[in-house]
Amino acid sequence: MEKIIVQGGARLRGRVKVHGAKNAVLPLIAASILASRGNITILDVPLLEDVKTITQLLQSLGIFAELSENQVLINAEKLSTTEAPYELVRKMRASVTVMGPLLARKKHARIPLPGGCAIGSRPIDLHLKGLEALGAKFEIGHGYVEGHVPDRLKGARIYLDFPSVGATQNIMMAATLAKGRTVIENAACEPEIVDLANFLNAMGAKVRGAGTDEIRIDGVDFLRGTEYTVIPDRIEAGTYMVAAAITRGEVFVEGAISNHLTPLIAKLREMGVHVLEGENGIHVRAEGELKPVDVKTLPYPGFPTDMQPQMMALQLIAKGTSLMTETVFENRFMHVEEFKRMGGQIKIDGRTAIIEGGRPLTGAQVKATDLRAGASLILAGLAAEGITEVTELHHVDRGYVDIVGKLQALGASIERVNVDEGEESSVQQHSYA
Ligand SMILES: CC(=O)N[C@H]1[C@@H](OP(=O)(O)OP(=O)(O)OC[C@H]2O[C@@H](n3ccc(=O)[nH]c3=O)[C@H](O)[C@@H]2O)O[C@H](CO)[C@@H](O)[C@@H]1O
Ligand SMILES: C=C(OP(=O)(O)O)C(=O)O
Repeated sequence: MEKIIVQGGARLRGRVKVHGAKNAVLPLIAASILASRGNITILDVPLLEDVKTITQLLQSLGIFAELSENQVLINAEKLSTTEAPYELVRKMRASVTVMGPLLARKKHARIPLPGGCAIGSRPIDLHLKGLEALGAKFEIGHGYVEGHVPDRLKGARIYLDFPSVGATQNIMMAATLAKGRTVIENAACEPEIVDLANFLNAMGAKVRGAGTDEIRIDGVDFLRGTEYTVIPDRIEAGTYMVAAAITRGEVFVEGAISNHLTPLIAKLREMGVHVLEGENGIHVRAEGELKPVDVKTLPYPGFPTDMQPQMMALQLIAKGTSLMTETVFENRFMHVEEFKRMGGQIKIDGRTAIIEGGRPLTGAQVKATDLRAGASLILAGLAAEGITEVTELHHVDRGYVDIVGKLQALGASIERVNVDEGEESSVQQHSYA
């Protein structure tokens, strides 16, 4: 078993570069299924577990997909099947976004029901409702959802009861090859939606309005290969911004796009953190006491739910009472119990956590319950007295490339060890010395 060991106390200094966004590259790889002609090259791809999984998923469909360094090369001219394997879909919920492209391209798809995860049941009813509006028919049974298209998908006006990111992506992708115009109302507005629309248009699609709550897609007959660079990961960037603030350090987050992070920047400033937005990144500096702050997660452009656990770690060190309200997922407070093991004073009232911040955090053995919870425990460990050990690292590896190396480079006393192989941690030896 591997664990991350953190000795708290170091003030982070230096610069860290963020890479391509997990939540942008996954739909881009799924969308590649739509290209019946030519090669697709996607650049600045993060070598994350989820990226490896979705690449394997395309390979299992008979598509040529090769992940090397920070790029993926895909040729989807041939597909041998339209059924996704259970063992891959089980590992990654985002697999459901191959549904729309398969229905549009091959009029059939059979996908294992993605199931929920730590943060909620995560149903796909909005995906299916939207795809049905385009003419797909679904049957659910034996743990699978099977869709087929009797004729050709036809454009429709679709209203999403909730601005679901995944449902918006699945419907948008399917609509690119439908006959006529599709309008998605109450669409998700995330930067990852805009990135997907730009990618689809580079393949010859006609998508307009991405980034607003109304997206119009005029269907075309085929899509072709292209070369495309993914947008930087705003959640990875935000995680390192909080790392700088929680250690009272000074860090330049290279590649971060500040207008993708407006609510986080506003909240950090409200706490007294200095944030400088530059052309090539964001400079974060914190010193002295931080002020408590109330945060509510919302669909974009609101405060991102994927930054909720990391922000809660920062609220824990701000003297006074802070509130964190999670409105997007129904069960995204699993990290609270782990924070309590570190001395965090937190009470949960429905969808709101009441954080009594400012008491010293103490290092403890804690476990990641989802990928952002794992990151937040590492952040708390950076500010805690003593040693924190974080396990269940497969969660962290889904969303962060070399988080230990990047934090070490900023001066953190942190290591990743494999206890099964009896690896020793110099962090612990150093701290006990
Ligand atoms: C791979 C990826 O991009 N993941 C992101 C994506 O997840 P994902 O696309 O799964 O998130 P959604 O925006 O769809 O989910 C938001 C809420 O809508 C609900 N819902 C969703 C679909 C549906 O058919 N029915 C339904 O009820 C979900 O249960 C959840 O409560 O957006 C989330 C919200 O920004 C982020 O936290 C995830 O990091
Ligand atoms: C919830 C997240 O991702 P996923 O939807 O892949 O679980 C996340 O990136 O925080």
